[in-house]
Amino acid sequence: MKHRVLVVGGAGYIGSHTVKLLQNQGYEVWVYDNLSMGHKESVSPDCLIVGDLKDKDRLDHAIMIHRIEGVIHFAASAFVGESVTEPAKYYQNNVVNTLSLLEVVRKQGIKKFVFSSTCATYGTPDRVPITEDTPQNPINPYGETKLIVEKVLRDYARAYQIGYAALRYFNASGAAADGSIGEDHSPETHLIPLILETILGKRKEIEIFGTDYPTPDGTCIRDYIHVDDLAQAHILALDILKPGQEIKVNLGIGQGYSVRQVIAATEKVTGKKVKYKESPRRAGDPAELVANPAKAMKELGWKPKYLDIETIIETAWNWHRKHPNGFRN
Ligand SMILES: NC(=O)c1ccc[n+]([C@@H]2O[C@H](COP(=O)([O-])OP(=O)(O)OC[C@H]3O[C@@H](n4cnc5c(N)ncnc54)[C@H](O)[C@@H]3O)[C@@H](O)[C@H]2O)c1
Ligand SMILES: O=c1ccn([C@@H]2O[C@H](COP(=O)(O)OP(=O)(O)O[C@H]3O[C@H](CO)[C@@H](O)[C@H](O)[C@H]3O)[C@@H](O)[C@H]2O)c(=O)[nH]1
Repeated sequence: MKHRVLVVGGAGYIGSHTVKLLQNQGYEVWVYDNLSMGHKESVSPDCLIVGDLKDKDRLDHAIMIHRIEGVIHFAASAFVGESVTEPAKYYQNNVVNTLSLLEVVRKQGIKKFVFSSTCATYGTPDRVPITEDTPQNPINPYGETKLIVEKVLRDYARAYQIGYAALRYFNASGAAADGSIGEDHSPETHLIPLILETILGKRKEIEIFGTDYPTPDGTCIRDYIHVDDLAQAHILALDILKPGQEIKVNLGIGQGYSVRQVIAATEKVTGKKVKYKESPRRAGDPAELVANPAKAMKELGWKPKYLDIETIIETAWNWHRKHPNGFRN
C-alpha cells in the first residue's frame, strides 16, 4: 500500500516536482502551501490546501481528515542572500513555524518526516567533495536555520520516535522532463533561471558574483542536481523510514561547475550568447560546495539520472522558453 502523504510547501519548485512524481507512482498526496512563493498552477487543484505553516489548527485538521501517514516538509524561506539582510524572517519561518508543524506531527503520531535541509549547513567546508561527517558550521542565517531544525529533529526522533530524513540538497536545478512544470521564483535569485531570463531578453545581463574566489576560474563552484532526482530521493526516504530512524544524506551529483562554466554550458545548450558583467562577491557565498553522494546512494538506494549539466540546463531551457512568464502563461 502506498502512503498518504502531506507535502508542505508542495506548490513550490522542488515540492511541485515531488508531488508530480509521488502521484505518478501511485501515492495519495495532499499539498499544504500558503502560496507565498508557490503557484497553484503547479499542482492539481483537488489536492491543494491553502494554509500557513504556523496555522496549527488547519494543519491538524488536514492531517487528521486525510489520515496522513508521512509528511514531506519543503516550506521555508530559501534565499541565502536575503537571509543575511533579513535574518528575522528566516528564524521565524524556518525555525519557529517548523516547530509549530512538528508539534502537530508529534501530536498526530506521524512517524515519517522528510525535511529539506541544505549543503548551506556545512558553511565553508575544509574539503570537497563534502561527506556527511563534515562539521556543520553555517556561514549565513539560512544555513543556520536549517541546522537548528536538523538538531530539533534529532532530539524528536530520540524522544518521540519520529523517523526523519534530513536531505541536504546541493543546488536544485532543471525542470520536469515533459515540460509541464519548472522553476518560477519571484524574485528569481538562482543562477540558471537568471541566465535563461537574460537569454530570453527579460534581463539586460547576468552578474557574476565574485571573480576572486580560490577556484580555477575565480568564480564559485556548485553541484547542480536535477529537481526530479531530488524528488525521487524524497520518495525513497519516505518509504524506508522507520519510527525513530535518523537519515542524514547529501543530495548532489558529486560534480561541481563554476559560474563561468554554467554560463558556457547554457550558451552551448541554447546556441545563444549570454551578456554578463563581473560584480563583487555576494554575502554568504562559500567558494565551493560539491557533494559526495555515496551515503544517499547506499542508504536510500538512490541513483541520480541526470549527471550532465547540459542535460539539466536543457530541461530548464525547455520550460523557460515555453513559459517566459513562468506559471502566468
Ligand atoms: N532550491 C534549492 O536549490 C534548494 C537547495 C537546498 C535546500 N532547499 C530547500 O528546499 C525547500 C524547497 O525549495 P524551493 O526552491 O522549492 O523553494 P520554493 O520557495 O519554491 O518552495 C517553498 C514553498 O513553501 C511555501 N511556503 C513558504 N513558507 C510557508 C509558510 N509559512 N506556510 C506555508 N507554505 C509556505 C512557499 O509558498 C513555496 O511554495 C526549501 O526548504 C529550501 O530551503 C532548496
Ligand atoms: O545572479 C547570480 C546568481 C547567482 N550567482 C552565483 O551562482 C551560484 C549559485 O547561486 P544560486 O543559484 O543563488 O544558489 P545558492 O546561493 O548556491 O543557493 C541555492 O543552493 C543552496 C545550496 O547550495 C540552497 O541551500 C539554497 O536554498 C539555494 O537557493 C553562487 O555562487 C552565486 O554567487 C551569480 O554569480 N549571479
